Amino acid sequence: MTAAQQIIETLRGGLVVSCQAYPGEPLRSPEIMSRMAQAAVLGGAVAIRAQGPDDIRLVHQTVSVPQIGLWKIGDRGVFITPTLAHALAVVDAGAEVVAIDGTRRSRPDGLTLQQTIEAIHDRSSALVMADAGDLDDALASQDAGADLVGSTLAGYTPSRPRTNGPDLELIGQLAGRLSVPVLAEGRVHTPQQARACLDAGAHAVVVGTAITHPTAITSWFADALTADRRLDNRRGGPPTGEQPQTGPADEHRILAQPVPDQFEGTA
Ligand SMILES: CC(=O)N[C@H](C=O)[C@@H](O)[C@H](O)[C@H](O)COP(=O)(O)O
Repeated sequence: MTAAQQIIETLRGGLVVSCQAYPGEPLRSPEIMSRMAQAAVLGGAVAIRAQGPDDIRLVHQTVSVPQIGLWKIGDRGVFITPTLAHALAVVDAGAEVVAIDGTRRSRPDGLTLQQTIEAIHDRSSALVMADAGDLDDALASQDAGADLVGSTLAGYTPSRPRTNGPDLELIGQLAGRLSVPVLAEGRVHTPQQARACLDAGAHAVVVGTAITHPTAITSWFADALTADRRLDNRRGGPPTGEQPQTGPADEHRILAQPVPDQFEGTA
């Protein structure tokens, strides 16, 4: 078995945990993200997804499972590992798989997706995961030579609605139409949803926010309590006079999405 096949086998049917903190957030530190990765591996993660060369380097030194690395530049347009230079830096930092934007949009360095993937393959042994926004992105990514395709950008480009939970319809389509392994990623918020992704045909499931983003998770609970207090007010309970706070949690909710439908079975 080649090293690439071995990585794909390691991922099969497993949970990949994405350990990312966003600019300005309290947990934004390579040391913290690498410990988060360690904790995830102890819990059964078969691989880690991490962002930025500094985090990737430390995660690589800390855990022995394969790592899917990316480098986010901003949060608009093509922002996931947008250029070949970013992709090569991710590989240099130690990622066995590099996740890149796999949409059909033009890339800031003027290279096509195919040129980018070919150059990564020519210059390294890393696998390429294409983060797609819809079926046509995914098919184009496979044609361009991607080794893995993710549903990562579904709901973050104009072509698909942002579902509350994973985009199972798309995941099913990808699994039915692609010959490369499909990673379900994006808004997988409960174990049941993760299971549903595998049932829809995903090769593996990537979970970020619901495991590694305490600010978002806290806001899900806090919002639920606030809703109760509003109900109490209507029933004549104690007035709170408070509005939900704004701040990084709200900012992140752009990515984190609403409260999961249900938490049962998560203990
Ligand atoms: C759209 C985008 O920028 N996605 C990023 C990709 O790396 C991360 O912000 C997500 O946390 C990751 O995809 C996992 O998804 P979720 O956090 O929903 O489980």
